[in-house]
Amino acid sequence: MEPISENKSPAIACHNLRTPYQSTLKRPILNGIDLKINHGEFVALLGLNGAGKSTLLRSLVGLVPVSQGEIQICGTTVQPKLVDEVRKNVGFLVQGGGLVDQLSCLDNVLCGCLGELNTWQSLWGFPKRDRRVAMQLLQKMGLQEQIYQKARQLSGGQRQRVAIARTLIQSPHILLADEPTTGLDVSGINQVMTSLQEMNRKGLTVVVVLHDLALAAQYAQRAIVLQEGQVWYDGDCQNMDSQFAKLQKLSLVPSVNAA
Ligand SMILES: Nc1ncnc2c1ncn2[C@@H]1O[C@H](COP(=O)(O)OP(=O)(O)OP(=O)(O)O)[C@@H](O)[C@H]1O
Repeated sequence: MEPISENKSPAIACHNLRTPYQSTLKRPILNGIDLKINHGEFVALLGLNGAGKSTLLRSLVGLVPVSQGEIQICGTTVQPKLVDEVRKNVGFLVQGGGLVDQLSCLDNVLCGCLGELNTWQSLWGFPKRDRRVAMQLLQKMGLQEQIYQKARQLSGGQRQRVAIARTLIQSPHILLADEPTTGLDVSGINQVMTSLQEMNRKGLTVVVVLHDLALAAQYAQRAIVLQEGQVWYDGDCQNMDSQFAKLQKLSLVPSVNAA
């Protein structure tokens, strides 16, 4: 993989991105998204319920069909035959983390490289190198005491940090995190956001869906706000309360842009 410093392309670039027409919404879910995110940025993806945040993240890794426009990840266009290459650059933290409760933290993290195993490795287990990397990641996440503990025994914040470690085991350049703080208490939220911040300081590009505006202002350098499948605001995270007050008023007015 090309080192980030030598990669001149943005981490993420979308041009006029549209998903297929959705009859229930009377428009495409994503309705003409243009955005560029550079390597090393920490971006909060915000918006009211149903704005299209999760759909956008999923489209970036080829999980949602696109009817128009283009997505590039580290310079590679997202298309079916290149999707595996694209996914090597991207770690995707899904809502809820998606851990297997019966497995240990270590095995859950190792699940992040299941797709990379050859037949021989599938028969004989994960290579020692992968186990070592998984342990190091858990240590970085402050979970050295929990390495062999079953996932079901963890707190919410600990679970999310295991899920982050699992997404990082393939050394992605970009981490997409969909509402990683939902359902966590203050301590769990801080643990998760601080872990993301530390990884970002080491060069990881982070795009995180949040509903908490104060949290976005505290951790992110940039906010992208979606509304009805379009980028409604793209800028710094200051004064997001007043931006959202405007957005809420707007959302009470029937859309004239429905297409
Ligand atoms: N597979 C699907 N089929 C039909 N409609 C869908 C599908 N996935 C999402 N939608 C609709 O698309 C819109 C955007 O959904 P999405 O989950 O991307 O929004 P969101 O901004 O992440 O919302 P939330 O903040 O509630 O998680 C919603 O109206 C949703 O009902």
